[in-house]
Amino acid sequence: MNLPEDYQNKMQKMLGGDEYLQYLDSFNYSYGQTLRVNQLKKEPADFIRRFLLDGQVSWCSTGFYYEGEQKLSAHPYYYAGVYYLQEPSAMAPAAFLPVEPGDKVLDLCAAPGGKSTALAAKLQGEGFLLSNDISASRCKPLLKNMEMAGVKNSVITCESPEKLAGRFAGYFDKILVDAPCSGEGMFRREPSMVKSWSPEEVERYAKLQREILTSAAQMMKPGGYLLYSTCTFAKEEDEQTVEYFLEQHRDFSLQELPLCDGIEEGKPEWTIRGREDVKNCRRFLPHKVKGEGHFAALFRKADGVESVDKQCIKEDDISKSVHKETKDKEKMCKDGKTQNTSKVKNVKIPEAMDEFMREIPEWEQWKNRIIFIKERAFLLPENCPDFKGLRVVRSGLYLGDCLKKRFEPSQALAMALKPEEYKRSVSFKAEDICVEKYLRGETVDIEDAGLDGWTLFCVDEFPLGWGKCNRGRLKNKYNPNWRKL
Ligand SMILES: C[S@@+](CC[C@H](N)C(=O)[O-])C[C@H]1O[C@@H](n2cnc3c(N)ncnc32)[C@H](O)[C@@H]1O
Repeated sequence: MNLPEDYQNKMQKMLGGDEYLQYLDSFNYSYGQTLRVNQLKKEPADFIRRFLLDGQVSWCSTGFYYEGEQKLSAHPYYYAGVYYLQEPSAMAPAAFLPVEPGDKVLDLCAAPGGKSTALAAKLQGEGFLLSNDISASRCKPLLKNMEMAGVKNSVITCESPEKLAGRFAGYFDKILVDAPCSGEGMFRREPSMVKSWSPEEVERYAKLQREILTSAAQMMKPGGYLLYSTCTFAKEEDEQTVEYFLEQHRDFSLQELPLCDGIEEGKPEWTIRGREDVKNCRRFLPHKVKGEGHFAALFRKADGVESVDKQCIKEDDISKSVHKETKDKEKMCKDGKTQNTSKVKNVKIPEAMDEFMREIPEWEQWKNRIIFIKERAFLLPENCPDFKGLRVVRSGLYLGDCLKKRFEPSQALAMALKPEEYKRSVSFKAEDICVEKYLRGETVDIEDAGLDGWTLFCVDEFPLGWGKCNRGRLKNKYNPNWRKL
């Protein structure tokens, strides 16, 4: 690995001679593949039995090392959103943020969604998750990952943190800032990141992180928790950004994070004023843990007078509110802006949609949270705030399209359902050729000629998407953009 000279000198000074050699040696080995089981779909215990996993990631109860030959990104379970492939240290921030079902959660720098999918799993469908990223192009994989994971209660925006702060003052119970950074901790896995490193970039990121954290603090409820993380070793972006934040925000204090299996405390000597409390932060170094480089700090905002929640709109108002949403992900502008489309129509559920949705047990409870953007129907999260004037990529769960006299259910709806939640489903074993054919977009022959109409196609009882059955043949309705090539 060709590391920049300035970087080498800096790391040598920070770590000391012996440890620096251990760090360099870490470029010669890897810990294998890792995945995080999606608890919206499966309990880890069942999953471990099915796959021979090689041990738990000690700081994340749903994370596992895996040493098998099988390529996990090609397995049908991957397409079913049963797990997310994630580097072990990157599992820590969402694991460390104490999210409870029912919380209002913000993931401010969310794309491509590694941590948002984990936060959504912790919410278990209760509460509200706002996943935001400033980059329109990166919001595309974010949307896909959230849909694959079967998340029902999230809104995705493509906004600047300052703009969100202007709208959501004191609103969120829990906030994650997984900040843009110089990426030193990823040099082993993504050597291309080495090329863009420079001392100036480290300074630039430190400044940006402080700005983002300032906006995050404005959106924090009293008594709420804010988790800050980076994948860099740079003290300017880690301990010193934490130090700056604490000096600017006296109502926030650092909380102690778990210390296990090689994770290290933050270093007071790497702050400008020798702050002892940064010991509560955690450093992940690749020569000490089975993972890449990461840094995490958990802040708590002091209890105080609860700010008035002006953002919440009454359920009755939802149908009247104007939501802006990209018509579809392809319609995002190349310059990073999202195109906003039409106004929400008054909610009158078309008969064809009602007939289809009546098969889903929760439909009656969902009915008063439906919005339409042109022909597209969405289920808003409960107590969803108003996003008027913001660039919304996705408002809740995309249910499907109301076309002339028919309803076409969406891929996202299939991913959010359990097979027992829809009256017609077929399930094949992961090894069955029908699964491969389905994922490639082909028609599939099914034995049950009695099934006619929309059918949920599943692998081992995990939905993969829709098909339309007619006399023993299942016409493929899998999202063409998701097909296995
Ligand atoms: C480390 S990545 C986030 C990874 C993500 N949390 C995950 O786990 O998949 C940092 C993200 O911050 C976004 N970003 C950069 N500048 C930003 C800003 N000013 N506000 C919000 N997000 C920003 C980048 O587009 C990038 O997606």
